[in-house]
Amino acid sequence: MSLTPASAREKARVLAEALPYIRRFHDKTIVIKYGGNAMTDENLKNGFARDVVLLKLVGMNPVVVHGGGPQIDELLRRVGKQGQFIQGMRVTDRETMDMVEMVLGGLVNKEIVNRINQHGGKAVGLSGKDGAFIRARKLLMPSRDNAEELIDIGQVGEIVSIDPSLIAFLDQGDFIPVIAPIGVGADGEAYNINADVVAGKLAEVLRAEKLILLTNTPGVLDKQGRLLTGLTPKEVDALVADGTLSGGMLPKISAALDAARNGVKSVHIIDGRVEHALLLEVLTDEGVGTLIKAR
Ligand SMILES: Nc1ncnc2c1ncn2[C@@H]1O[C@H](COP(=O)(O)OP(=O)(O)O)[C@@H](O)[C@H]1O
Ligand SMILES: CC(=O)N[C@@H](CCC(=O)OP(=O)(O)O)C(=O)O
Repeated sequence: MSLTPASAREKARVLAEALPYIRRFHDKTIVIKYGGNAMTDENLKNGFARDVVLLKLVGMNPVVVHGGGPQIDELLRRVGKQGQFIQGMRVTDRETMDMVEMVLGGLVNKEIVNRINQHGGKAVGLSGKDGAFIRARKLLMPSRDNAEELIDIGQVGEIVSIDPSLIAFLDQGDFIPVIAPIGVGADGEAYNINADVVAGKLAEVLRAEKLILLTNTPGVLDKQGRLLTGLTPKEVDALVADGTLSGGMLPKISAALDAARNGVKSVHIIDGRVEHALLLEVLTDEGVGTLIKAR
């Protein structure tokens, strides 16, 4: 296929525009949360894998944390169970936990690993049980109506600690870590952790330059459905209080805010259904999605 002079110039311009970003982010850690809702068609999944490989090849350290909520729901449906969420967290009984581990640690994790490898990367899949690098304990969730009341939602975990050494070790060997959001308790029991929470905490612990949360909306939307391009903690509080933010956006926004407050330099919620959303965010002047500010 031959390029017209104008489209050749446009391609060259885009490549040249990437140079300052490649320099700025060289050797920097970029944590990418790949939401289950952004894993839609083959084209997008391959595009994501290619983008991650490209970031690695130009000298950055991408670390992928994936979700898989819709994929877990699908398996639950097949066995006649119905997924239930409270404040964006899955109610996880023992049987559901087994399925969460099968889907996240098995199917979804290995599919992403395989795709990255097919595109020339060296991906390694992990869950928090590997090297016991994500330690967790049972989450008791404060009720939204009465903060004194704690809700038991089963095997859902909160993070106690993350050991960054395993990830650092993989980075140094030019591997791309791909992490399933499962934590391990003091007695070796598995905990289901929201993937946004794992990505946020990991970005903090790794002192990441960027945290990018890829989801299935253009970013955070206001009540009229318009994109909010930047949000301060105060603005987030107001959006939670008036009900503009709900469901899966609640753990996402709180993980994003925590990361921004705890030193992650830029935190973005972007649309993973847009082809090459990741490259647009990291390597171009294009503003995409919602930037979450520390103050
Ligand atoms: N104000 C809002 N702006 C955008 N999305 C919102 C908002 N409030 C709730 N949501 C919901 O949050 C969802 C994203 O969270 P989630 O389903 O957990 O996605 P992911 O699998 O990518 O983590 C959106 O699809 C949307 O339904
Ligand atoms: C406790 C909890 O809710 N865990 C999530 C983990 C997967 C996840 O976060 O997937 P997405 O990013 O695709 O939503 C769940 O069971 O669905």
